[in-house]
Amino acid sequence: MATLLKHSAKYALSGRLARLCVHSRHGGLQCLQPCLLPHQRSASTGSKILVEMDNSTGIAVLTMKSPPVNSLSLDFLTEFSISLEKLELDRGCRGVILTSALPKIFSAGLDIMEMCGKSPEHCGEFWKAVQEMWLRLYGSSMITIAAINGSSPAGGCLMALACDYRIMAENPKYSIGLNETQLGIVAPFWFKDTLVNTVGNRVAELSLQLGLLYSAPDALRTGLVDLLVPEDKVLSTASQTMTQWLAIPGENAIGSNPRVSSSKVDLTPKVHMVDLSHSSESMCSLNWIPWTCSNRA
Ligand SMILES: CCCCC/C=C\CCC/C=C/CC(=O)SCCNC(=O)CCNC(=O)[C@H](O)C(C)(C)COP(=O)(O)OP(=O)(O)OC[C@H]1O[C@@H](n2cnc3c(N)ncnc32)[C@H](O)[C@@H]1OP(=O)(O)O
Repeated sequence: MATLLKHSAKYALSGRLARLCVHSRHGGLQCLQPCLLPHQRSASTGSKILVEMDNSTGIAVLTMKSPPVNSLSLDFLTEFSISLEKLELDRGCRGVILTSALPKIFSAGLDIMEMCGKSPEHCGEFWKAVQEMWLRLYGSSMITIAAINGSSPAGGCLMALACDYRIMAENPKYSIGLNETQLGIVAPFWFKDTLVNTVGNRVAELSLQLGLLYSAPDALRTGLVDLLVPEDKVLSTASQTMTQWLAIPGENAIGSNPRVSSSKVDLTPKVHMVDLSHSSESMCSLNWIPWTCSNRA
């Protein structure tokens, strides 16, 4: 199913991202600087995202590095989606670890400045970029692990929830959750569904109604994260966990391709991007058919 999402997202995205690379004033691909590192490693960095790829393991580390709080601005989201798309297209990449370069913060969620005082056109573009980020991450055919090394409210929590597995620093000062209600805004239903898939109906219901932010230990208790480790072990544990996940036979078990074989799956898009640029009412209308999302990894 992740595959279906991946392909529908890919077809929706590729053209748009390609156009952004050519026309956008938001940075885009031209700011990604590839360079070669020893031991089959390569890295590319934009202004907000660093991608380090280990070609010997097929594991990439995608590090968010946008001070002060890795807020999800349009620029950030565009660079994020482009980085992930490049990894998706790289047949050698099988797993992505998402983490932060900033002390104490994974991501503060949507950039508040993008949501006030902007034109309807800008709001539409921004909201599409939020959807694209989610589609690309949740729908990835790669294994995705969030190495949560700081607080992660709202959209930051959504990013973590969109990954296959969540490892958090066991620092009780760090918090994570979909706290939108506390901000007077309603979490879109696809935020909600992503939370329900992870923690179940009742915990999700309480979390959303009260806008709860969980401390790291409480996040583990509720199942919002899968594992707590000492702060300095978050990344190494994520790498070890990734290695375990990658040892599981994939959809290629009887094929030759290390990633999905497109001839064996139904590529009919089950998720549709909607044009939100002219309608504030449809801000939350990502058409998600839940039964298509039940077979991740
Ligand atoms: C286009 C229109 C779409 C409309 C759609 C409407 C509704 C549907 C969408 C609903 C979904 C929403 C999801 C979201 O993600 S909303 C954003 C929610 N985010 C938060 O509530 C986080 C708020 N921030 C914090 O809790 C803390 O800042 C922190 C991340 C825990 C870090 O704390 P601390 O280390 O103490 O740092 P500061 O608080 O001092 O912040 C430093 C610096 O960063 C700025 N900042 C913080 N968060 C954001 C942010 N989300 N966007 C932009 N900027 C942020 C903060 O203002 C400080 O800046 P200054 O140093 O300049 O003061």
